[in-house]
Amino acid sequence: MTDEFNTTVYYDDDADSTEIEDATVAVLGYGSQGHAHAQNLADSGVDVIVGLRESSSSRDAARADGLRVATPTEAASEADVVSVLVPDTVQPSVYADIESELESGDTLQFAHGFNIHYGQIEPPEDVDVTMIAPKSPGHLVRRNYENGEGTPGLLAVYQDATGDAKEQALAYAEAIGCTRAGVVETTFREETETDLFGEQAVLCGGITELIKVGYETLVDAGYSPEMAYFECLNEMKLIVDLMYEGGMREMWDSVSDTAEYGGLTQGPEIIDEGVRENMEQTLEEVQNGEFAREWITENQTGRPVYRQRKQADVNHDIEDVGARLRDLFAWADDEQNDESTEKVTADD
Ligand SMILES: NC(=O)C1=CN([C@@H]2O[C@H](COP(=O)(O)OP(=O)(O)OC[C@H]3O[C@@H](n4cnc5c(N)ncnc54)[C@H](OP(=O)(O)O)[C@@H]3O)[C@@H](O)[C@H]2O)C=CC1
Ligand SMILES: CC[C@](O)(C(C)=O)C(=O)O
Ligand SMILES: [Mg+2]
Ligand SMILES: [Mg+2]
Repeated sequence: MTDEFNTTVYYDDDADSTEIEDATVAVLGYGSQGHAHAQNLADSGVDVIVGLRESSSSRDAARADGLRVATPTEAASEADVVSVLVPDTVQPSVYADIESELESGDTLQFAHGFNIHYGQIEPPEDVDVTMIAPKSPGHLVRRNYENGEGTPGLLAVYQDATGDAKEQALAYAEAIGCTRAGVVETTFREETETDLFGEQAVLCGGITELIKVGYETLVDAGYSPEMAYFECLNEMKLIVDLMYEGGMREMWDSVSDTAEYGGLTQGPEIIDEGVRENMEQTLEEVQNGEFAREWITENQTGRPVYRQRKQADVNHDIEDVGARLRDLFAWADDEQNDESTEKVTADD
């Protein structure tokens, strides 16, 4: 369906499940996205084989979930569709192992365009190369599916060797639950660049810095860490929930007019033109490949910056305060109550 913005959004009715029902899908990796795609595909009646290295700690989990497990090479050899759901940095070496197993007319399927867009994987011309990228962490892709709900996703076709790539990708999207919510068509380039920018500047990098700096400002001024935690982190979810449901308008309608006035006047003072320029710089480094080169080199040299930054982030005071408070309060579910307040390392 094409709406007034000329965006094509596909729903269940647009997908033809027969496009995938006779296929065997190899899901390489059983992490955040892999476990969700594999189980959703299997529950939708698709023949799934999970590809994991012999030493993989995920093998037991996949088997416990009732799935067949083989090595990536064996799985790819049996499959018509190979869904590459190991970490982006690992994909080129896993691909090198499975490339010879790809037959003419097979499909190479991704959930993010990094390795295709930045030329780290160059598939043969006679296979379809598609992407179904859920716009969500993998655990919610599974949870939503089980609850009968959907997860919005993006569809892109990089290479259509069979003439049927888009139809099969739509059937894959339906089988993992994305067309229940809506699937938007895009390109590998657009998905890769917007996804990297979004997670760096707003969703993961931007929000954690905003929370930490807000928390530190209050604590440094003598307020209690508990107050600072509630104000800057806990309530963030509740405010974002309102925006998720009804946009900024619904959030502004729900908060006090004092909050509205203060937010509308102080927000642009804090997220100022300097921040906009920083965001533009971040986007440029994504677009010109500088970030991709940096991340590839970081992995080739043992991730020194990653380890140091993650260690500092997960051991920030706000993490201890939050773990203690989530233990104490009634809204916390059992999973949250189980969490440890011990210091963790960057490898956790
Ligand atoms: N995380 C998310 O929610 C999202 C991810 N994506 C994309 O999905 C793809 C998968 O990401 P994500 O789910 O986060 O990945 P994960 O980090 O969760 O993948 C972990 C899985 O990959 C396996 N693995 C790790 N290293 C290797 C290796 N060297 N060889 C073979 N298998 C290995 C692990 O098994 P083992 O036990 O062997 O280590 C494990 O099963 C990426 O392209 C990502 O950008 C897209 C949207 C959201
Ligand atoms: C926001 C991070 C993400 O892009 C995602 C869950 O969509 C990722 O790469 O994990
Ligand atoms: Mg991403
Ligand atoms: Mg994303």
